[in-house]
Amino acid sequence: MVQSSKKIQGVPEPTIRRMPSYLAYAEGLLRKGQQFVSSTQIANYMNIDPTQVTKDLSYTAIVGKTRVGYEVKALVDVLSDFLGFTIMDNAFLVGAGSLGSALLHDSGLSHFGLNIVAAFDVNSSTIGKKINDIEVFHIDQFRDLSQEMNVIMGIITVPAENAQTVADLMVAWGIKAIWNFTPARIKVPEDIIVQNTTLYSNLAIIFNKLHSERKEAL
Ligand SMILES: NC(=O)c1ccc[n+]([C@@H]2O[C@H](COP(=O)([O-])OP(=O)(O)OC[C@H]3O[C@@H](n4cnc5c(N)ncnc54)[C@H](O)[C@@H]3O)[C@@H](O)[C@H]2O)c1
Repeated sequence: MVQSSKKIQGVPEPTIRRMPSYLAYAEGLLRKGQQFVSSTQIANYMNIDPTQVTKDLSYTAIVGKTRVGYEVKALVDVLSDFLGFTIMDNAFLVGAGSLGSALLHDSGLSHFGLNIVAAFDVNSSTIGKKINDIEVFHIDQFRDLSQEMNVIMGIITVPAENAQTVADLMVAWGIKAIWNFTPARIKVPEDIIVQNTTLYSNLAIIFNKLHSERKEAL
């Protein structure tokens, strides 16, 4: 990931957000046996302007061919490499409850280059169990295991009030990037990458659009 994140420095975030969709689309075409894809085809799929597609892809090493477009196989390889999906990064997950267990079951994460190697909890009924073959340890073992395993990413799925304590622990034991699923806003040193993710803000946007459409229809 270190190598890849260096490569994607300076690329606008909206571009990075679109890249996994470009990749998923190209992978689908590859499975269907399509050899080339034009920026217009990609743009139609994405519902954006073709010039935006060309601009986004110009940040990668892919070069389109006149009239035929991009070679699909090359596009898959270049995008996978660009996004760092070809490099597996090890992660620890803290909080093996409802959401944590769902993430531990998600095989899609490893497809995208994230390998959760251990989970941690404080609940004695969970500790010692395996969820999707991933062992759940007591949080007190975080320190020893982080020194043993080459882990650079931490996933936080504990109740919001415990998020900062967990983040502090992660930073103290060498975690470089934190994926925070709690609604808490954690404070970490500047060199630590934090990504906050919440389904609920997306839901709020859906409701907002839905309700404003309803109002317009009245
Ligand atoms: N981002 C999202 O879209 C989204 C969706 C659902 C839930 N959440 C958030 O995810 C978090 C977990 O939600 P849940 O429904 O899975 O809760 P949960 O109660 O099912 O799971 C929380 C787990 O964390 C463990 N835990 C508590 N303190 C801990 C600590 N200090 N160290 C290690 N483990 C600890 C608990 O024992 C429990 O197993 C909450 O903050 C919730 O708001 C976010």
